[in-house]
Amino acid sequence: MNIIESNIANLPTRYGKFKIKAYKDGHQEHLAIMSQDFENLEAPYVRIHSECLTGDTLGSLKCDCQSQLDLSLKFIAKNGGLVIYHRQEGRNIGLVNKVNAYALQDNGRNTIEANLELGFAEDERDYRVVGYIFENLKIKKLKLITNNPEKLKYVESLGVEIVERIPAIIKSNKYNEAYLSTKKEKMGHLI
Ligand SMILES: Nc1nc2c(ncn2[C@@H]2O[C@H](COP(=O)(O)OP(=O)(O)OP(=O)(O)O)[C@@H](O)[C@H]2O)c(=O)[nH]1
Ligand SMILES: [Zn+2]
Repeated sequence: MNIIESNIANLPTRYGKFKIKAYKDGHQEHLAIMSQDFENLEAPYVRIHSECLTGDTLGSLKCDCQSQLDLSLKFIAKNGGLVIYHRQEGRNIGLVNKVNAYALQDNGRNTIEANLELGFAEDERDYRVVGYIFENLKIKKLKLITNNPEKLKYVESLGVEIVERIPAIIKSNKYNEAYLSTKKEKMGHLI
């Protein structure tokens, strides 16, 4: 992989003080957001957050992304660890396609059906840059915050030890009930 790395910089936030490092992989740029004590942790808490502009930035109620990001940043600020902001918008189909998928969902499709109808797999994400970041930050053991079995499988495939899995469960609302039940029933998420 041909990755361009930034230096490490301080980022004070409303959650607490973090250190950040950016990684550029082709046209995608990702961010490692570390707690102050990150370097001293043997098995840090880690959250791999998948970018969702509509959720993370606009507070969309169609998904659980903003609540999960909020929960993760609070948790990592308090307990130590790393949030990787993995910029593969819309499970890596990009924003234009995700909005087209939302338009199909307005007409009754679920998230999987909408992706398939647009000619994509149900999930197009690829986590290789996450593996690169783990190696770069010397992570050999971690506690993973996720409900997604694909993320667990990927981390295991790297030979990184998952000491513990911490669920990231968010209370549903009337707009994201179907999205969350598709994740649980059809995508095997541990919700
Ligand atoms: N294609 C598509 N992507 C979506 C849709 N809703 C949310 N996303 C994207 O899905 C990603 C979030 O992934 P999810 O599979 O919901 O959950 P996850 O983060 O992998 O799983 P957890 O670690 O358990 O939270 C973000 O990149 C969102 O932009 C949708 O309807 N269609
Ligand atoms: Zn979202």
